[in-house]
Amino acid sequence: MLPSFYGSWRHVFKLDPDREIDDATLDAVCLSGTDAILVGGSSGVTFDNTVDLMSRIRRYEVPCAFELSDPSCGVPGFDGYFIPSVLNTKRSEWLIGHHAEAIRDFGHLLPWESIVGEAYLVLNPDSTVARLTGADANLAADEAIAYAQVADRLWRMPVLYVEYSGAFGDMALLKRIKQGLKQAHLIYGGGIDGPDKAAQAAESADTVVVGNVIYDNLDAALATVEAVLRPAAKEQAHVFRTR
Ligand SMILES: CC(C)=CCC/C(C)=C/CC/C(C)=C/CC/C(C)=C/CC/C(C)=C/CC/C(C)=C/CC/C(C)=C/COP(=O)(O)OP(=O)(O)O
Ligand SMILES: O=P(O)(O)OC[C@@H](O)CO
Ligand SMILES: [Mg+2]
Repeated sequence: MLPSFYGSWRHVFKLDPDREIDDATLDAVCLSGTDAILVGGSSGVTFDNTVDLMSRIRRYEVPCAFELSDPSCGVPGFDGYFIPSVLNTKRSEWLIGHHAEAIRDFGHLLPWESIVGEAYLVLNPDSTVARLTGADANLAADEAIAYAQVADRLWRMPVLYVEYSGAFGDMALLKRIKQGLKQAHLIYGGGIDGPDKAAQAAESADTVVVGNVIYDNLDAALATVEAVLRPAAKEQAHVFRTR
């Protein structure tokens, strides 16, 4: 199998083209040591605001991928593209319908080598993405695990994204989902508001995504990088403090 552009990413910041970010904040995020910037949002993403944000991020060396939520926003120039399909939606257009239409209309133009399908398991019923896609987010643990295994074992999707956008998720469930995967790369996002939650998510997820806290508390957001990438450093600091 070819190496993926995202396989080594442990920590990622997600920036929303629909939200303002000043130059100083963007500078801190892009120079934070994170593995990558993921551009995406579930509403208000346009071709123009995506180009704007991408060209600002491109001043830095950090890898930058785009998570598409609207087929009309196919902006070239990213290192990679994630295409979400919502596993637990009741509306099939968010699982496969929009995708088939987009591929019918311009599949011949797409840079397939840098496009990755992403199975989305939406677990916060109050999130924008749950409302937008009509996701049945109130799942029992065994149902959530079964959805994950359909994506991983049956469909062999390369990426499973456990999405709690806006709320910190059930880490015991995340661990059980991880244990039940055969091959998919596990991404976790939702409600990480500082280093402790980031470290907890990183115990099970291959990649931890930090989003909204960037806009609410930049210092807390920046502290998540170290917590995920260098958890040993935190433990050592604790040992020194307790000596
Ligand atoms: C020429 C060129 C380079 C083109 C590249 C473009 C490309 C790769 C096209 C591929 C064609 C294709 C197959 C397109 C698929 C069509 C598509 C976009 C389908 C819909 C995807 C989908 C299920 C969207 C639903 C929303 C969703 C899952 C969004 C993901 C991001 C997300 C959840 C962000 C969090 O949202 P946020 O707004 O931050 O939430 P909060 O309010 O809670 O914070
Ligand atoms: O914004 P937060 O709650 O950190 O969630 C991150 C990401 O999973 C959103 O798609
Ligand atoms: Mg958001």
